[in-house]
Amino acid sequence: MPEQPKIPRATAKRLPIYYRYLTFLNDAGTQRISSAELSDATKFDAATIRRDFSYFGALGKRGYGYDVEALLEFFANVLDQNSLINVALIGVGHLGQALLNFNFHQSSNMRIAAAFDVDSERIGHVFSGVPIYSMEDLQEQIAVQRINIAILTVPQEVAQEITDQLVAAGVKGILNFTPLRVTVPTGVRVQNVDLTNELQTLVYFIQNYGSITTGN
Ligand SMILES: NC(=O)c1ccc[n+]([C@@H]2O[C@H](COP(=O)([O-])OP(=O)(O)OC[C@H]3O[C@@H](n4cnc5c(N)ncnc54)[C@H](O)[C@@H]3O)[C@@H](O)[C@H]2O)c1
Repeated sequence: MPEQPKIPRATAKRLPIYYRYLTFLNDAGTQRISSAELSDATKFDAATIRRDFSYFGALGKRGYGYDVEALLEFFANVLDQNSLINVALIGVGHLGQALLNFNFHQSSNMRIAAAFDVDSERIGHVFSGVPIYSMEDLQEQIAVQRINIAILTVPQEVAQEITDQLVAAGVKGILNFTPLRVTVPTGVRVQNVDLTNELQTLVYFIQNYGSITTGN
């Protein structure tokens, strides 16, 4: 990983969106873009975009805009897009299977390399190209496959126990789909995903502001 400046969390969340759009522009042969055009496409306001980019130094030139290829290469390095990142998934139930089906690899440099469950009916099978291991193999597989990140799709009751096992195995980031707010030691990051929350936020904005975009 290249040396990276410290950036606000909100900026970090926008980086993959910039990256995806720049890839699209580059594939279409576009050579340069202004922050206003980027703003049109991403729905983040131009000032936000300029501020985000400024965290990484002066990437654009006044009156010229941004060089798409240079910007793309820059973000690819920042996001470490040039290396494949192996992710583990714990809990191959309804949600877990949907995520395995989704196959992140087609649209990014991440892939679910190993899935884990306690259900003997599932262990030993390959689902959407991903092998399902027993929880007893967790420690070993995470080490062998150099996995740093895990997706948690187990029942809430076992979420903390599994989190502790993941941390003990060396996992540094957890994408937590369970409703439990799990506790982790410093140095481990948890990102919670709650579709009900997202939907409620959307309903709130629609009810209070009509169709105005929230800008994320
Ligand atoms: N964040 C969201 O928006 C959202 C949406 C749907 C579900 N969820 C949550 O995701 C989780 C999974 O939901 P689901 O509908 O897929 O449930 P599910 O019951 O279909 O699947 C759970 C899976 O976890 C496995 N499991 C149980 N105990 C385990 C353990 N100790 N170690 C490893 N695997 C274990 C089960 O065998 C099963 O395959 C739940 O916590 C649910 O609340 C969140």
